[in-house]
Amino acid sequence: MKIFFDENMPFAREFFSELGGEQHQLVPFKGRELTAQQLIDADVLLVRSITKVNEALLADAQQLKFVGTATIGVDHIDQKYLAERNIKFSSAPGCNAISVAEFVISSLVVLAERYQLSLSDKSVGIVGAGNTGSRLAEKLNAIGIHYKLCDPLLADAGDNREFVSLDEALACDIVSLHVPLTRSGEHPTFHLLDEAKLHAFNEQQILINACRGEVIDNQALLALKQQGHGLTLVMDVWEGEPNVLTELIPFADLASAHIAGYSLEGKARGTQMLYQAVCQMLEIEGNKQLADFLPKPNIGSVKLNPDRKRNQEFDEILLNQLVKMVYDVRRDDGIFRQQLSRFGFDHIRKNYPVRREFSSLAISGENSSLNTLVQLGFNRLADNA
Ligand SMILES: NC(=O)C1=CN([C@@H]2O[C@H](COP(=O)(O)OP(=O)(O)OC[C@H]3O[C@@H](n4cnc5c(N)ncnc54)[C@H](O)[C@@H]3O)[C@@H](O)[C@H]2O)C=CC1
Ligand SMILES: O=C(O)C(=O)[C@H](O)COP(=O)(O)O
Repeated sequence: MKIFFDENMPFAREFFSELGGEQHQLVPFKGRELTAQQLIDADVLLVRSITKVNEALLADAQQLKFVGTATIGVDHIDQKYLAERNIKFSSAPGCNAISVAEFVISSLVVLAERYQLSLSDKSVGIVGAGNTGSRLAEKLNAIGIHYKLCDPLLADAGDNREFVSLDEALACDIVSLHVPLTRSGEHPTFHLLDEAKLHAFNEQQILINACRGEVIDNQALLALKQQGHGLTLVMDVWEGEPNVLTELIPFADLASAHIAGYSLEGKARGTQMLYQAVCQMLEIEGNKQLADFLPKPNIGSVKLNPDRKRNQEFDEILLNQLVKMVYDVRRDDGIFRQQLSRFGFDHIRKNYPVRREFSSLAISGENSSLNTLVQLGFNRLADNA
């Protein structure tokens, strides 16, 4: 088989070079440069979000049996066309949900420190309560931050969690967007935050977009900020990537190059999920595990000292220290501001430094915050380790 894979897909060679005892030809490609001509003899195509998979790309790929995207979002795939051609399709739902949730937690920790906010008295409106929204809700719950969920589709489908209207979610102190990009249906998300919705934000609110740039009307957001509105912005995704509205960047408190989902674990899980899907298509057993390939983190474990006061409230300073030890979002903000004009959006993403998830750090010690930190996602160091 000839397997084409995006060069920005970690562990693709480890997972795909040998399947069911057979060697396969692996062809890496650059996500934005793939042509229909290259795919003439492709059997399997594995993409990331920057490759538009449609009739124009696949018309000549007559032996193509499988298309996979190692991403959560599927707005770059013409699934109807794939179904018409009887080409199997698989995405990687949930692969980087923890990574996105940890991006949001790191952003909140950094903003709390920068503006001397106490997170425990803030409310978070989570718009979109699927994989990423739910992981974020779990983490907020762990550290005692109140949240409200807005997801009319899940509410209609009978999900028994409590849901609020979009306006109620948008009225929370912090608003975090976790919807797919959709342009049709009953609840389209293209420009969900349009000029009117943006004007309804007050000066103290924080708005986080780590889903798709087009969910916010970026021109309207720029106009609002140019009028001097104090809304605090965390922008990981931008309308029209890779060509972002650069005038908006100085108005963002934290700005990054669509990397919220780029933990090593998150990206690698995407590859692993496609490996499982290809094995299923070939009716062979997929027994390679991610744990076989993931490297050890730089810092493996930390021992917490006993806290001075017993039964105190959850320690926000300790949270700040541990979260930033594993992932400090200011690193990505710095890279974005320094490198965007020199190297471009895609270069930053392609050369993303290794980032690990909270679970890569094992913690121990007689500290009253230990259980909360474990619920947040840190690993508990086994007693005999
Ligand atoms: N910045 C990044 O690196 C990443 C961005 N994403 C983006 O985040 C999106 C969400 O990811 P997941 O949570 O994993 O997807 P998901 O499909 O598990 O959940 C999305 C949820 O949004 C809900 N939804 C759809 N339209 C809505 C609307 N108008 N209002 C409120 N809720 C609505 C859906 O019912 C669904 O429950 C992805 O589609 C992708 O575009 C995902 C991963 C990484
Ligand atoms: O999974 C998604 O959806 C995302 O937004 C990914 O983080 C996109 O990463 P790339 O496929 O653009 O590398």
